[in-house]
Amino acid sequence: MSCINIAKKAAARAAVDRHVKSGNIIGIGSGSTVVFAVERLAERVSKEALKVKCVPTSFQARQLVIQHNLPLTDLEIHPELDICIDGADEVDSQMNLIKGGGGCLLQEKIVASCSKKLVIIADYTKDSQKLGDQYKKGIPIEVSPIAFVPIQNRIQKLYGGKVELRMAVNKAGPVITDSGNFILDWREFNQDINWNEINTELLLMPGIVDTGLFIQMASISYFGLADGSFKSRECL
Ligand SMILES: O=C(CO)[C@H](O)[C@H](O)COP(=O)(O)O
Repeated sequence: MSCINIAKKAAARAAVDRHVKSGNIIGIGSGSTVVFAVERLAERVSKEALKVKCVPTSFQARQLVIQHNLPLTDLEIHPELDICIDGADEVDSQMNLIKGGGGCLLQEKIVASCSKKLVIIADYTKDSQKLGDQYKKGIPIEVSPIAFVPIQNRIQKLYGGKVELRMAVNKAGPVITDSGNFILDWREFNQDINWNEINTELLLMPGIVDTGLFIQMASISYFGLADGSFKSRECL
């Protein structure tokens, strides 16, 4: 296993072992690190006869839950969750996050906002001082397809940087999210941005459905290290 995967697995196992209890309704995030969390959850459910129900945050998460024979539910049946376990593209010293590298930011943010606790699992490369220090692919912004050009122009004019439409691999055209929207990736922005203010301003622009900025939402982050150990950071 690569160092990165060893780290992802360590973070995922720590989160599942420390935070999941029988009876929990659990939000299942998206991405490659979450795969290790679902594997560990399935292991605990089978060994300890834990009773849990899972709310997926994406098509990928739903498939993972089904493949591991974990009980599936949704926000209609369980609008309040005990915990959500999810990955991140970057976590800053204040526990603000960039998410949406996998394009699932909207459903991830909805499920996280319904959870008493958002537990982040990530490898050591995601740990940063300031948002934008580590993750060079930019801030993902989910937009209504008809609005992508006006939004691109507006963000570049107001805040600078480059805003690009995320294109699909192996398909001629843009990435379409699980909710039928497009993703813009905003890069090369000024690093001294007040992310809370910018996020609020972006969310007021008609056409922006949500942003990959998760400001003060996470309760604790686990960062897996290359030797299989982990460190954690809690929200103060
Ligand atoms: O936000 C996400 C998907 O929208 C993922 O959680 C994020 O991209 C991290 O992914 P990975 O665990 O593969 O590094």
